[in-house]
Amino acid sequence: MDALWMVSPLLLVPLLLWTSSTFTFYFKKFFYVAWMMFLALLAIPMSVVKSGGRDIENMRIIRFLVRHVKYLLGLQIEVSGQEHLQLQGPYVIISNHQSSLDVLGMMEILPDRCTTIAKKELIYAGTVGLICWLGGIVFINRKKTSDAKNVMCDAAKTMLEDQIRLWVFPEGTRNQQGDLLPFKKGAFHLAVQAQVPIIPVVFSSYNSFYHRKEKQFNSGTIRLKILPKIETKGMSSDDVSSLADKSYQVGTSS
Ligand SMILES: CCCCCCCCCCCCCC(=O)SCCNC(=O)CCNC(=O)[C@H](O)C(C)(C)COP(=O)(O)OP(=O)(O)OC[C@H]1O[C@@H](n2cnc3c(N)ncnc32)[C@H](O)[C@@H]1OP(=O)(O)O
Ligand SMILES: CCCCCCCC/C=C\CCCCCCCC(=O)OC[C@@H](O)COP(=O)(O)O
Repeated sequence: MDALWMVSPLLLVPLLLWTSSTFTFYFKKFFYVAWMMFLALLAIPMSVVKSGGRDIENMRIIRFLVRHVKYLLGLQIEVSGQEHLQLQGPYVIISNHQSSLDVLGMMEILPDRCTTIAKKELIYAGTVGLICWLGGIVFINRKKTSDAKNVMCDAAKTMLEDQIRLWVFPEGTRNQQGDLLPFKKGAFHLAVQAQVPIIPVVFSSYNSFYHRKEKQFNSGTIRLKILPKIETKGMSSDDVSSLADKSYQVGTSS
């Protein structure tokens, strides 16, 4: 009996841990990374069997495997403006970039034959890096701007040759302040060089459920707003700055 009295408070420890929001914060973050690594591990052989190597069609496998992850983190995703993605042929999607959780919203609406531009360091992220490569993700070296620009110029040609859509985060880095950082120009050069429309997508702020400083990761809703296309037909490199400014205005007012 005495032993039972000793043990029962100990049993409370895991219970307290479960209810502690700090524990939940770290647990969800760890779980997210571990689960994505595991999903990537599943996606690698599936992609190799389906396509034999690096192929944009592998994004379908990634999209399929990632779509349930929101439920495991207690998140809901609400999408508006889905009709704006119903365009034939290639286009450039631009969106704000808050954290690695953006991948969940991205996979919720990712059109067929669409991949993304990412910093080259991501290729070293274990199984996730390998599946990004297999999914045709275009890697750029942000420290060597001229290399990055060349890679993006090549991507403009590939978009047309292979009928590919590209998702670019024009802020070029993550930003959780709920506003938009100044846009870099790569996404707009890309769209103008390929003469394809830009479709802006706005992710709602994660501040309603996620606070890094306060160590809070609660349940919540991510709202994705897909906006009408911005045409680039007939534009040249001289128009890129005004196109970037216009897209920035559209993003901040939505
Ligand atoms: C199951 C497991 C699932 C796994 C999950 C899978 C999903 C993974 C999701 C991963 C998500 C990962 C997400 C991520 O990793 S986000 C990070 C990586 N992505 C980006 O950085 C994209 C956006 N970056 C850019 O656009 C930058 O502009 C680059 C990098 C290109 C240069 O940046 P820079 O810092 O230098 O600044 P600048 O833009 O002011 O440009 C400077 C000058 O160059 C001119 N210029 C620029 N570009 C071009 C061009 N193309 N042709 C001709 N000229 C060009 C430009 O006009 C300007 O000149 P001027 O106008 O002042 O005279
Ligand atoms: C053995 C290596 C272990 C590495 C572990 C890290 C693996 C990450 C695993 C799962 C996360 C899920 C999807 C990853 C996609 C995240 C892409 C991302 O958000 O990259 C940051 C980049 O946009 C901007 O970077 P900076 O804010 O400029 O810096």
